Amino acid sequence: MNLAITDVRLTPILVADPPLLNTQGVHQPYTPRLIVEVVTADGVTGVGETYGDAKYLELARPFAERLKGHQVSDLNGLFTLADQVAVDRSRVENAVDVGGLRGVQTADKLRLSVVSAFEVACLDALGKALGLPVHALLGGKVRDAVEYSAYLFYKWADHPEGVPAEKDDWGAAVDPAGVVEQARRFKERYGFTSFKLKGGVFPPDEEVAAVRALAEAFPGHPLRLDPNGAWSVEASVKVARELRDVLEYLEDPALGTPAMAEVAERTGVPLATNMCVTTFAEIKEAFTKGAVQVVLSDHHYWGGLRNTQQLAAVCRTFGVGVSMHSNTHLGISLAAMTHVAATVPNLHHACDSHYPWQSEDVLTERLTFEGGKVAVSDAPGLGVELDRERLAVLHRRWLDDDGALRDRDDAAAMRIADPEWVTPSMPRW
Ligand SMILES: O=C([O-])C(=O)C[C@H](O)[C@@H](O)C(=O)[O-]
Ligand SMILES: [Mg+2]
Repeated sequence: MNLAITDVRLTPILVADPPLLNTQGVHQPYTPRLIVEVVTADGVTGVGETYGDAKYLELARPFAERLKGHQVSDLNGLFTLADQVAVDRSRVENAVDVGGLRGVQTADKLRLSVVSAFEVACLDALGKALGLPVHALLGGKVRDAVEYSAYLFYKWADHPEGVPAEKDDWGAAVDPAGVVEQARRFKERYGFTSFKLKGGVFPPDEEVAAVRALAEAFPGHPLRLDPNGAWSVEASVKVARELRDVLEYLEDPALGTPAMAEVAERTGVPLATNMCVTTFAEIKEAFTKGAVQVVLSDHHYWGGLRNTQQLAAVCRTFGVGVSMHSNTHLGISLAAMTHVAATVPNLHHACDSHYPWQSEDVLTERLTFEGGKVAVSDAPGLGVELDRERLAVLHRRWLDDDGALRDRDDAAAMRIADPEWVTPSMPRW
């Protein structure tokens, strides 16, 4: 068996995204992703996916060049190689990721976000070569299916008039009734039993009313609210107190570890994060101050599936919960998330996934949710197959774009509807 990498293919694509609202603005009609393929000397191909904005491509290209001859089994070596790739300082200085939605931006985090796609692709290739599923390469599954939650968004029915976009069939959701209706459809279509509402869009009172409406419509179901740090400590404390009887957890109500620690201390409501703890370096302060009770790992920016397992072990040591964050992603990443989630014993919360919002994919067969869960594949590798025609179509869209959509910019998308819109300063309320 020859596991040496002989070829690497990088395919940037643009995938359709509905007009989902968040505190920065609204999703653009198409969002960038990067599809990574590694091919071994024996002709086995492994696939991975990650964020596709220019700064990730800039790193992925020189990194891919260093991979020729690298063994797909040498996963640790990927990190050593990544350290040799220079990061353009202007990409990380004083920067926050996606206007702050994904926490700090550092050179290491940028590298990890790129390496993660290659780690997944190497695991996929290795699994196919050995006839083993990825979860087996990670030590074996402890569950046969992974539970996901419905990821509810305030949304418009359509992207602004005149903007080229794909139509979606979800309709608008801009008030409590719309949110409840969206949740019903999520439940009907996918069987989800827990619900997360992306907040930070309307004043906190309106979002409290939406969560209350969800609690009435779905009594006893776990509920979460995530304003992406848009609230002051006082606003966060007020919301936490008002919703304490129905929330499973409140996600990133306020920005930064000290503010989160104060909200946690004053309310006792569990706080989750994918913003104040997004790197290993941030763990110590946040855990010792009691700022977070659940860390939402995103295997892309934590540096892959094995780093996610390490994060889970650290969380277990400190009695902190762990679950998974998600951003616009396709089936390759959902498969990767499902494999690693299947191996984490201390995963006690349904994971986030944007996948239901993505009507397009690069797989021959979409992954499905049954009863809110994705079955853990026992097929070799990730258990997914790339649809080359679809990949080519979505790549063509990326090639044809004039650059306006190659970097995600939710504020720019909002300005099309509201020319006065500027990225709100935080805390917004
Ligand atoms: O849980 C989260 O904070 C996210 O998923 C961040 C994302 O960027 C989300 O807000 C989005 O895509 O609008
Ligand atoms: Mg979040």
